Amino acid sequence: MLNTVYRLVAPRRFEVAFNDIDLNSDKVVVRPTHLSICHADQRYYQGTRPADVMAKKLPMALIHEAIGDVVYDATGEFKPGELVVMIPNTPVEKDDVIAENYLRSSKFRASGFDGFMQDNVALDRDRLVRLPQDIDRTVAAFTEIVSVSVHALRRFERFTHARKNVVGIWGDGNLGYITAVFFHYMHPDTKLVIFGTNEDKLSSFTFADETHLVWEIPEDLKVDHAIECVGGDASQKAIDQMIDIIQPEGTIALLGVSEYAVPINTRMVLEKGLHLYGSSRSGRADFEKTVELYQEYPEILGYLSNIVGAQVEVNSIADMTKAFEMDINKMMGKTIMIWNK
Ligand SMILES: NC(=O)C1=CN([C@@H]2O[C@H](COP(=O)(O)OP(=O)(O)OC[C@H]3O[C@@H](n4cnc5c(N)ncnc54)[C@H](OP(=O)(O)O)[C@@H]3O)[C@@H](O)[C@H]2O)C=CC1
Ligand SMILES: O=C(CO)[C@H](O)[C@H](O)COP(=O)(O)O
Ligand SMILES: [Zn+2]
Repeated sequence: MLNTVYRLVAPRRFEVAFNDIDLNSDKVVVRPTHLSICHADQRYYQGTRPADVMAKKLPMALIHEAIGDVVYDATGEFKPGELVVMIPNTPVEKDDVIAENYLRSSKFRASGFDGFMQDNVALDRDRLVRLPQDIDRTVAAFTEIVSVSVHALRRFERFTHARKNVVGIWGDGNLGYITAVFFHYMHPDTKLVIFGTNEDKLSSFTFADETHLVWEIPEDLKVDHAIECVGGDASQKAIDQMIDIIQPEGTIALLGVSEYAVPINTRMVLEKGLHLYGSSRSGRADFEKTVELYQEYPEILGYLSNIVGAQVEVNSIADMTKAFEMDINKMMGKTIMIWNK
């Protein structure tokens, strides 16, 4: 089947390309309906990654946060019209120790191979998880970043000691908000403190026990564990502050993406015996757990709807550009492309 792919060929320039989808293969064909823009997409769209990386990655369809309707499955396992979330991580091998999203051989959509900005996407069947037909699609569109938070919190369970009286999350943006919502449900008895830089954004964390502007933190406030959801140039200050505030033997989860190495106060990491661990992307099990939590706590979808930002009807390349440009200038929230392609 002839298929249209919308690839970024240079910063701020999308072009149409075509590929062929083999309907006799074992893959499932999905028509994307709702796509959500991530910081990672913007780094390519704006060309802010190093020139050699840009040259290696482009041309490439962007977007790794998307849902869609099944169009065709030769085996009949998936029925046309079923709503699914598409998993961008695509492993080529299995490992008993290393999770699929950490295997160096795994591919990741919109980071080395075509993302979901296509008329149709052909995926291996284990790269789909069914969603309830009545789910709010503008929220379900960013289930991938939600699965990243769920993945990080599952690692939090594995790597932290028993004392979880106070946990701090740094970052009052999308990832911080999503991680905080799920933390609140997964650890209702832990005091949850949010650290950010914007009063309005912090005010949306209504379920947190405390929120603080990072320049107004009470002297005596300590946390047992910390989760960093900042990234970029700002992450150094955030990590520094976490190391200062955390109790000895605490864990620090690093989720923010920084293009360049971030200096860390290793002397204090040693003195306090801290455990730092990275958490990136997610795998099938995290998506399944996310959909399970959506159904166990439906009110979570209500909280997540607070970060639905602009919804852009996309019927042309000009609309795609408009969505990305609006996303750059957004105050907060996730920009959703309603994909009418
Ligand atoms: N690990 C993974 O798999 C994933 C990682 N990410 C990464 O996570 C990072 C955050 O993503 P996202 O939430 O979408 O981005 P946002 O910009 O929405 O959130 C970052 C927030 O951190 C705030 N901030 C800045 N400095 C500090 C500070 N010192 N302490 C606390 N908060 C601070 C920013 O405020 P202000 O805007 O005022 O600067 C902003 O509100 C990005 O680097 C992104 O690439 C995203 C998805 C998945
Ligand atoms: O956003 C993310 C996952 O949701 C990751 O940060 C993103 O995939 C990193 O990719 P790249 O190395 O291409 O920046
Ligand atoms: Zn992302």
